[in-house]
Amino acid sequence: MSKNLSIVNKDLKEERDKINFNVEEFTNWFYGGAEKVKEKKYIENYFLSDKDLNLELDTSYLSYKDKYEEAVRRSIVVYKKLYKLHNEMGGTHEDFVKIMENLRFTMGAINPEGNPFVLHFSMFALTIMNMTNDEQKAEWLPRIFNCNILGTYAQTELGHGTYIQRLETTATYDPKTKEFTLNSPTLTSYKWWPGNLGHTVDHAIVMAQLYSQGKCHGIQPFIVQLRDSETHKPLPGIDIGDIGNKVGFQTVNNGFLGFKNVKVPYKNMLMKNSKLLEDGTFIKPKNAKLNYGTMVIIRVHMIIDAACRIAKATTIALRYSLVRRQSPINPNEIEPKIIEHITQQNKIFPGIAKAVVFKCMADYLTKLHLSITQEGNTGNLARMPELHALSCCLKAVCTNEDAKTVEVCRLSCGGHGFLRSAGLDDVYRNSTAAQTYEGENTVMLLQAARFLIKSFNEARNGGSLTEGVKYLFDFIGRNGKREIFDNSINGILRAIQAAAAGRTYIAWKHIEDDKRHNSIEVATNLAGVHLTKAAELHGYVCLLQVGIEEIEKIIRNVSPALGLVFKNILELFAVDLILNKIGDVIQHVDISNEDIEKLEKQMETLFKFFRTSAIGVVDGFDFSDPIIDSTLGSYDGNVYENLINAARKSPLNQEDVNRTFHLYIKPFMKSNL
Ligand SMILES: CCCCCCCCCCCCCCCCCCCC(=O)SCCNC(=O)CCNC(=O)[C@H](O)C(C)(C)COP(=O)(O)OP(=O)(O)OC[C@H]1O[C@@H](n2cnc3c(N)ncnc32)[C@H](O)[C@@H]1OP(=O)(O)O
Ligand SMILES: Cc1cc2nc3c(=O)[nH]c(=O)nc-3n(C[C@H](O)[C@H](O)[C@H](O)COP(=O)(O)OP(=O)(O)OC[C@H]3O[C@@H](n4cnc5c(N)ncnc54)[C@H](O)[C@@H]3O)c2cc1C
Repeated sequence: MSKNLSIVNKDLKEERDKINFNVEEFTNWFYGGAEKVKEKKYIENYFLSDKDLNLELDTSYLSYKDKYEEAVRRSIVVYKKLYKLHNEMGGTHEDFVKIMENLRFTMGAINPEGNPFVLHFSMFALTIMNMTNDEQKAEWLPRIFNCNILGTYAQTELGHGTYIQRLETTATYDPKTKEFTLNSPTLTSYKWWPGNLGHTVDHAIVMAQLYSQGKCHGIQPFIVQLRDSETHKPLPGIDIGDIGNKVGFQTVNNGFLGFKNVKVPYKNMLMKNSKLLEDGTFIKPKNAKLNYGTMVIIRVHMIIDAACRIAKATTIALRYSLVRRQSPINPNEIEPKIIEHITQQNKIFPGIAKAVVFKCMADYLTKLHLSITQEGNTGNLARMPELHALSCCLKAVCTNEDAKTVEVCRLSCGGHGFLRSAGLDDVYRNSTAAQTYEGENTVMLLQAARFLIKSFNEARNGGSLTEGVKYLFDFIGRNGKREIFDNSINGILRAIQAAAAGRTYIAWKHIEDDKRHNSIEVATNLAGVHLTKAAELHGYVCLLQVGIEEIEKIIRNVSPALGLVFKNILELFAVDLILNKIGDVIQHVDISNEDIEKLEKQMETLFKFFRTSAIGVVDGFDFSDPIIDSTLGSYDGNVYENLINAARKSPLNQEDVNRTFHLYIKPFMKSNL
């Protein structure tokens, strides 16, 4: 790919010349301030400029095994540098987190098919940080931070990923030896999926059913050593390996794991929440779901990941659409940039708006998570269900939108979008993986719906509601009357709220009706489709509500020119949303055909305004060329040169005649059949 930034494609240059706001100001907002942007650029360059990484090698052409080995090699180059940089920066925990957060995105360019150590630096470390008592922290954290041990989070089994209460791995405590014995009693109890487990790590947090004093006390986390520290051979009783080729994540080294009478010392059960006394007495935690805490943290983190994948995909799609010319709109005119086709704008512009609104949501949710965690640390767990419902809901809505948007971006690049060098396939594979991991999205929506139905019952009984679901009161207050539509941002919000509340009511009524003949559980299952729709609509309510609040604040703090761009983005998001959800809206809102036509016209006007800002916004996402890693989306826009250069690197093009010609093709052609 061309790296010469000075020779920018003239069509792209022309677009940039027309930008009427300060792109840097947008970048500063996106990354949380000028200082953070500086830091990001420094860290990115610090790692990506390292020749030892050998980023020239296109790993997509390697075999499965070679890809894994190269990913391990590159990761070690990175982690060695990480510790060097960490020392240079001062060596505090905050410095470490700062580097890790920036590395998350840089790592995508280094190991495009996934990081074979990601679980060590995320779920493994976070679980030990958050679920251990003080002695355990002192014992394990230094070893984890120094990478003397490497770990993963082993929860999912062959038979169960969603319904974790039914995990089958057992940990049976013997007070005489002060040990647990871990067993995988069935094939379906084998751990299956944990990232980095196959051949990379030597430790794991293992979620297992705790048996003590003859009773089962539910799933609890244990730190278990899996491989010998010197030889890396599996320890006695451990059956471990890689689960094989997947749709994506090829270098994450997802693994399987079985236990046969594996002994684990007493001190290795994580004891911050549940406790087991040495005599085997079990002490329940304040809330049994505290052991699910790491999943909640990661779901919160996944919102910014979704925003960034959309930002990357739309950057590629838009830059390409500004240099690709095809199909005259007026027969006698020159072929326009394909972005001039309004359908192309419809494919890309709403995606850009989603990246911005998801970023607002990620910031909001991160703050909420922090404040609810702080409350939790003082023993107040009252808001845990709210955080759980919200993080499940948004994890599902944002990753579903993410996968859809990335695919639309690929389609918007026509044939070239199907090339690996376009850079959209790994983004898509990561998006679609995120729809499943950390809680399958339908299941996540159903969790959020439980909260909605509870809140609906609370509202009907005149109880109190958390801020985010107060709109249910408005629905109940209307007493069956429809919300009257008004075409303003807040009018759109009220319409989506009415649709969400209306769908919640339909689901609630469905359950109430079915309850007469069925158990509540069966009735809830039968209402499942309505419940997921209600939760999805609730997710959009949250996104729009937070989008409005955050963007109003942003507009007060940025230059008027950038403020107008944010206003445009918010309206784009809102109008696109209501038009896409019009079926749900019509059911519960008094909205006329004229109103809908007005919204459609409004969308066209919004496109017109956004047409000049769009390139500034995607440039403002500030993905450098090595991070964007796309023939279609590089900053210089020299798409055709990039494409031919990438094609020439195909292993098949390294010789004029492939040996299969002499081996098979020629004899076949000469055989006269
Ligand atoms: C060194 C430090 C550096 C820091 C840097 C940080 C960087 C972060 C990087 C992030 C990068 C991310 C990359 C990571 C890659 C990850 C790879 C993927 C990993 C995985 O997939 S791990 C496995 C994930 N598995 C799941 O998500 C399983 C899904 N299932 C569930 O969560 C539960 O089973 C489910 C569905 C919630 C049901 O649980 P169950 O116990 O059966 O519950 P019930 O149905 O009986 O009851 C529901 C009831 O419980 C409440 N509830 C449930 N969960 C919670 C919770 N977490 N908190 C609070 N309350 C909860 C729920 O509200 C219901 O309440 P009711 O009142 O309605 O009864
Ligand atoms: C790329 C990737 C990485 C992963 N990394 C890890 C890891 O590091 N550690 C780890 O422990 N796990 C990991 N997992 C496992 C992951 O968390 C689970 O696959 C996920 O939680 C879904 O569970 P499942 O596979 O059991 O799906 P299932 O629950 O079997 O889902 C199958 C279908 O059943 C439906 N379904 C299931 N239950 C319900 C319900 N209650 N109501 C309605 N429908 C339902 C689902 O909606 C879905 O359509 C990873 C998975 C992937 C794909």
